[in-house]
Amino acid sequence: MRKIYVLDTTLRDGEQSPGVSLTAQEKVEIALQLERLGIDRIEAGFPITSKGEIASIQAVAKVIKQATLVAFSRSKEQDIDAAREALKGAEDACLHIFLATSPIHREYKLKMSKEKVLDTLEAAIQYGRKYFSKIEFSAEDASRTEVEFLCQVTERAIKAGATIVNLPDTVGFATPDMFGQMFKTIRENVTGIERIQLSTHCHDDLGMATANTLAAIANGVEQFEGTINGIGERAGNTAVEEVALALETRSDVYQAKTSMVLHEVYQTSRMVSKLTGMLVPGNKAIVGANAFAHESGIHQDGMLKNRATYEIITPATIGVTSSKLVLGKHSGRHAFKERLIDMGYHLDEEQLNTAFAKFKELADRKKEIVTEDIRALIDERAKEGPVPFQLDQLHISFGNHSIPTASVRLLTEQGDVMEDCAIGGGTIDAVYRAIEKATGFSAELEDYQIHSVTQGKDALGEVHVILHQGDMSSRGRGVSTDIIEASAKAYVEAINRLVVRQREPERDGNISLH
Ligand SMILES: CC(=O)SCCNC(=O)CCNC(=O)[C@H](O)C(C)(C)COP(=O)(O)OP(=O)(O)OC[C@H]1O[C@@H](n2cnc3c(N)ncnc32)[C@H](O)[C@@H]1OP(=O)(O)O
Ligand SMILES: CC(C)C(=O)C(=O)O
Repeated sequence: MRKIYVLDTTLRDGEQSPGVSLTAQEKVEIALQLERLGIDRIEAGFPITSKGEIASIQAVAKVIKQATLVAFSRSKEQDIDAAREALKGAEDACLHIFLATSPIHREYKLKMSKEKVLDTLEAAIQYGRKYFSKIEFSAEDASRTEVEFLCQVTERAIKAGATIVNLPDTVGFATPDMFGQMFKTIRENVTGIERIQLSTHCHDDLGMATANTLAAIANGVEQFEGTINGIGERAGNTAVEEVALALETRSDVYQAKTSMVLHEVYQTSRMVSKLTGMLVPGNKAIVGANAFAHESGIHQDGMLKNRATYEIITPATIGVTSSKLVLGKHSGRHAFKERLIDMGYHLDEEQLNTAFAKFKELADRKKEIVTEDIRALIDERAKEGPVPFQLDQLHISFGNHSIPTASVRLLTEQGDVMEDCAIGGGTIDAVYRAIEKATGFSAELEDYQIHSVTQGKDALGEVHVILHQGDMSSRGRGVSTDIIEASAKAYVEAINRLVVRQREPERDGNISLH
């Protein structure tokens, strides 16, 4: 397997993400994690940016022992001097000089002719070589540069003393075929190419950064550059973790590998997200929250039978404990049953079918069903059976300038319909009054408690009530994604218990709480 070097530029190009600015301490923390991740070269910053940037790189230089520390620099002596200052304490240092080479950058940004570009990069590299044995030269906007000129640029950089030549796709314009071909041409036409390492650095403007990086690797580059989670200027850089895992998973195609400690990938991603404030989208490859989560019944069934049906990487590879079978609207019986067994429930086929139907009903109203939701569902199901009253329909009307009104429709054991409506001091008061009128049963509400079973706006609400009537009292519990419905269910359940006790006083006793 060919070794591919990784230059991580989270602390430089990653920090160029709009709104991101890392303190020295944060840079140190991330750099140490990058070292644990087995990154070969850590680009810690762009020293000429500010005094604070130099101090941050110096702080990183003090702690980094294994990786090569890289500092970025324009083709200017003042930038190189700032880089010298920043890297003076580094165990192993590399100066990274860049200059744009494409027609548009030459004409409008740099206002330099081709000759001037060649002379400028040569002078800068020669100046850098006085202080650094390792020099990377980047031809900014290489993918939009005339390929013959890019050959001249690369050759001049090698002659001047560069040890790595990086050809970036600065604005994410390249396509994989075109980009691969560019490296092939460079390898075949540049004198002295065997003396240096070729590198690539891609941006994700068209979502092709990883594909372009892999095309470059397939065409012989020895180093790729990227950032953790793909953060960076505009749409970001190549995500280091994506390329590393692509090489690992498709070694049959690329025959190349990084030295990255892959089980540190997830931890690194979390840290970078936390410290930069750049959230990782749920569907992000490798490190997104859904990368190892399965919600669809057919996929879950496949996973339970053989995980390779729907996973090409094991979560443990990147340091995630396990895959997740998320229960939701699209889930099927296999996954539901598996979760019940994990929770210690053993239902027969009929019970499972009833519980599954309830689960689907809930899933229509709630995005993700968690263990506590299922427990609430099963406990609810356990108390089903013929009851004196069953809540069938509930309507409420509420406005901050109107009187709360509720109407309810209940079904009796015999199938009779009992309907009524009421107003109240609040919505729940109105609902409870309507239930009392419909059932003809009135009791004193001694206690009312509500809490959320799970987290989030769509969480199940659980209501507990205690009712008193004469010397009898009873409890009721109701669960629903809607707290008014949960409240009504709890009230009806408590009334049912009172009714049953009144019918069978000798069995239930008069004053016990259930
Ligand atoms: C592809 C990349 O990611 S490039 C890196 C981008 N990152 C950053 O720019 C972040 C840090 N930058 C900064 O703090 C500032 O831009 C500094 C300190 C570098 C320069 O600031 P200023 O001196 O105020 O210049 P400003 O940023 O406005 O303009 C850039 C100048 O550098 C020149 N320049 C751009 N690239 C290079 C280069 N590789 N080599 C030499 N000169 C360059 C531009 O032509 C322009 O020169 P001009 O002033 O003669 O027109
Ligand atoms: C100059 C290189 C390294 C770069 O940051 C880019 O092209 O985006």
